[in-house]
Amino acid sequence: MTTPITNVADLRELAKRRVPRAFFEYADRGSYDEITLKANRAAFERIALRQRVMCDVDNRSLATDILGEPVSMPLAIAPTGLTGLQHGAGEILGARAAAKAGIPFCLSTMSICSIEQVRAAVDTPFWFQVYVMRDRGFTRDLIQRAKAAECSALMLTADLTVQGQRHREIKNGLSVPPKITLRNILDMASKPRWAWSMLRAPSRSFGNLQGRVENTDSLSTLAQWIAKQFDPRLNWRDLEWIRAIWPGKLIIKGILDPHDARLAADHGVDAIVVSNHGGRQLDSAPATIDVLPSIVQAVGDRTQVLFDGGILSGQDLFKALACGAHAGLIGKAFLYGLGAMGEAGVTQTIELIRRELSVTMALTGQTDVRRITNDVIWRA
Ligand SMILES: Cc1cc2nc3c(=O)[nH]c(=O)nc-3n(C[C@H](O)[C@H](O)[C@H](O)COP(=O)(O)O)c2cc1C
Ligand SMILES: CCCCC(=O)C(=O)O
Repeated sequence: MTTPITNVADLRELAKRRVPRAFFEYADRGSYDEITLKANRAAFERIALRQRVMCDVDNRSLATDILGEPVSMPLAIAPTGLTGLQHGAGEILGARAAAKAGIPFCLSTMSICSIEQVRAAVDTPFWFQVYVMRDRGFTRDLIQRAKAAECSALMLTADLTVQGQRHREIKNGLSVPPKITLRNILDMASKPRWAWSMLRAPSRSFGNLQGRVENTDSLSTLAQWIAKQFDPRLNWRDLEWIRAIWPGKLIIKGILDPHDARLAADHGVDAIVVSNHGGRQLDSAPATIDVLPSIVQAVGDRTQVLFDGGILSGQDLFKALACGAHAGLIGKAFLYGLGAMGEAGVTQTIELIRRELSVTMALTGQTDVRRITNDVIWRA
């Protein structure tokens, strides 16, 4: 009998066995000394919760709304690049699992399956995350493609104009387009489930970037490619340009400072994502959960405050809600589920977090996810 999967850590272990090392480590690791990656987790672990008893918690409601749309719980799937290399068709499987669970899915600019492929395979609208490229015409096209695919929100990522170095990416030879070397072909050949999923996938290279990555003469590391393509001049004035192309819901992701949060609210964005990119960008940036309360205080209810960074359980999500987040996003937890078992693994991640959130609510005397306040945090 196999040991049952009881938490996201188990899915991570399974993914580690099933996904080729270069791709697993791309998902799993952080930038430089990984101080921020570790801080995201350590900060959650420092928060203690108040146990309450005798308060009739039989009926608990996890349902809420994000950007005005009903969701079954305050959770969304974060945009992650190269998702379709953790498991063939990863973006489609992720979007499907999210739709079935009643939560939003965000597709990355750097996805393997294209906007159109995900749109054709999934009925429920998804969000699209955009990176602003030096080539503004191409950026405009991306946004227009998202509009044509009826994406329900556009998420502008602000914290990766220049890439923070991830040592494992370089050591593993991760490249654009993905390159087959003798070492990784042996690794891939020893991962039969993964290889089978890739054979059947609709796309094996960056689906949104046709014409920009095919030329193998210009094969480069991810960081080199980003340095050539992403626009480091990105600034607040660009928001007006984006607004003119995209009239729908607009989210800005990568806010980590109350001052920037206020500016985002001043610019009328519908939501911000408090994020340090999962510890993959500025190393020594604070843990997101540590800065969340000051950001919530800075913007009040002028914009919806979403949160990511280190969420691996329903307890973590509960703590984020207690610190003032409207909802949380998962990057790595999603990818671990996907790498472990494809769509079923993503569903398992979501359902684990749902059950953990529900039990945590019960044990802290909470019955409505929309009414969780910082009162649930233990203060000695
Ligand atoms: C493998 C991987 C790829 C990512 N790619 C993107 C991306 O393409 N665009 C983006 O805005 N954020 C990207 N992120 C950041 C996530 O959206 C999110 O901010 C982060 O993963 C949250 O932290 P967590 O992984 O601890 O949940 C990526 C994260 C990971 C782990
Ligand atoms: C391929 C680089 C962009 C994807 C990304 O945002 C990340 O790896 O964190």
